[in-house]
Amino acid sequence: MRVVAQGTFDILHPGHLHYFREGKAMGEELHVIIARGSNVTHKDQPVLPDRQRRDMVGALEMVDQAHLGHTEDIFVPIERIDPDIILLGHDQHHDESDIEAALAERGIDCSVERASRMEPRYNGELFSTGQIIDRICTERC
Ligand SMILES: Cc1cc2nc3c(=O)[nH]c(=O)nc-3n(C[C@H](O)[C@H](O)[C@H](O)COP(=O)(O)O)c2cc1C
Ligand SMILES: Nc1ncnc2c1ncn2[C@@H]1O[C@H](COP(=O)(O)OP(=O)(O)OP(=O)(O)O)[C@@H](O)[C@H]1O
Repeated sequence: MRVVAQGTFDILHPGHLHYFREGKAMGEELHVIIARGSNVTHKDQPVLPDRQRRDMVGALEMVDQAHLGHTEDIFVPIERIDPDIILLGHDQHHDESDIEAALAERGIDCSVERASRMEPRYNGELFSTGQIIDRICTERC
């Protein structure tokens, strides 16, 4: 089974590791698609360049391959990877049924599932790139 996870992954944190571990446990191969900075429009643009984010995710032991996302069509990397499961992040804005419909239209046989959320375990632990950046600005700038 080949599983795909996707996201921005600007500054890595334990929530990302939880998402990747869950994806890897669902199959044998975990592929991660790194969103292009130009496509991150629903929140602040990533601080780090696309390739740096790809290289950091690709170095993790549970990730078999990290791929730069396509700039225009998010289904191009999916067609190339040909996964059995697309694992959406717990808070990703994408709708399961919209993705399933787009996959069916393209003849891609793949299920869409939703990952669980990991809660912070101790005081001060942060599971959000945006919140890490905010803390840096508050405490260091
Ligand atoms: C199945 C799937 C494939 C995706 N492929 C790409 C892609 O090729 N290029 C890209 O820039 N974003 C892609 N995305 C979108 C991002 O991964 C992501 O949802 C968004 O841009 C970043 O915000 P988020 O990490 O808060 O979800 C894909 C999303 C999904 C669900
Ligand atoms: N605490 C968490 N538990 C499980 N998955 C998480 C957690 N935090 C983030 N993820 C998942 O990691 C993926 C990538 O997250 P992304 O880098 O886009 O944003 P983020 O880390 O949530 O930060 P921000 O708050 O800035 O959006 C998303 O699919 C998200 O659901």
